[in-house]
Amino acid sequence: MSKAAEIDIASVSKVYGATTAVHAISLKIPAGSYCCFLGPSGCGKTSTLRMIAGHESISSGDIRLGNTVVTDFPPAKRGTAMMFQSYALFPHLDLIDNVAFSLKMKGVGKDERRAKALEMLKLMQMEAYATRRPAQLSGGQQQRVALARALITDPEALLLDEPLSALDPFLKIRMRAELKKLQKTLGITFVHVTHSQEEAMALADMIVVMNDGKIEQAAAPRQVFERPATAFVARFMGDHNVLSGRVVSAEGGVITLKVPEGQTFSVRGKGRKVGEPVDIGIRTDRVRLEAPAEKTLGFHGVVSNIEYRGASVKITAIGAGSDDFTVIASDGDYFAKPVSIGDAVSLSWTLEDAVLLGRP
Ligand SMILES: Nc1ncnc2c1ncn2[C@@H]1O[C@H](COP(=O)(O)OP(=O)(O)OP(=O)(O)O)[C@@H](O)[C@H]1O
Repeated sequence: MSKAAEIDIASVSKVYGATTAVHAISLKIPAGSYCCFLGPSGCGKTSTLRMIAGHESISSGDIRLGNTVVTDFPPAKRGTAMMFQSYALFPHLDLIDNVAFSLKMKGVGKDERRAKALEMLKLMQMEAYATRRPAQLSGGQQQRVALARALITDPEALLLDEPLSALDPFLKIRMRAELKKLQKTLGITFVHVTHSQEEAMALADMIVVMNDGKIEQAAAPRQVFERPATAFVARFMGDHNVLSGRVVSAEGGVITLKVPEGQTFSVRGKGRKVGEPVDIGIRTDRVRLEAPAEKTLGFHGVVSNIEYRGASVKITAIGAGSDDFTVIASDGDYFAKPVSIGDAVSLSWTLEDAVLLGRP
């Protein structure tokens, strides 16, 4: 089992009556990669996954799996398999029959399909439970069975809809590691829908951030984290502050903007004209609670909240048009010079810690 297919989504839309859930998105998911669709509730990620699976019709555009256009194929003919959030196991069947189910539908003989099911249960380290029913399993074990059932058809791509959401936080982290290992072992393409930034960062080779039926950014986790493409991505990933204003100068590869409150800030970048609206992102973990020294940027604010997180402390401040400008300080730095709610503080950062954000 090592065939993997590229998934090519070409200008695909999904319209439900008056709602356009997905707006002409285009994306290539490389063969053998782990791709996570990430975004807030209702952004269109499940609709996209279901269109790849064939469980939802495609309103316009095409989907190709490997060399085959699968747009009009039924799910079983696509070379994909889907694992549902609820696992959708049959309560009255034992694990072998649950896992063997799709082979039965294909008319595979009993001995052959049971042998293959046992092989899949072994892959998921569940062979000892083969004769149990789903209700006699823990959540994590049910998930392994659901995976075995999806993989029995030898898919070129495995599609996972919020696969970890039913698990408690501890098990979630363990199963997450197992999913990653499984993907590496099988070498097939995994497409995983999640609303958890942490889950996507931990698992994905490519994160696709969606908002309002469109793709805001599709890139490696580090790129999404360090170079968010838009203000939405920067805010959604939660590791950047966003400041918005208008360009007051753009020369020598440095753009300076003025926020409505009057402060000016600079960022490296090109291609913006004076007077244009602009957003910049500033890494929360790079902001210092110190008076701006030479070559740093910043503003004066008032501390509005402090959250202790163990290894770090999250401080929020009001200023420069932001109600929640966030600073993540290491516990050492914070406790060397603690602040209190209501304190006036200086917030500063360097040019390298700011990123120019695009507008969709
Ligand atoms: N069968 C349907 N009929 C009508 N509208 C639908 C249908 N399915 C989804 N929608 C709408 O399409 C939009 C996108 O839904 P979708 O389920 O793809 O989003 P999502 O990002 O997966 O959200 P969630 O994380 O809540 O599952 C939403 O506005 C939703 O209400």
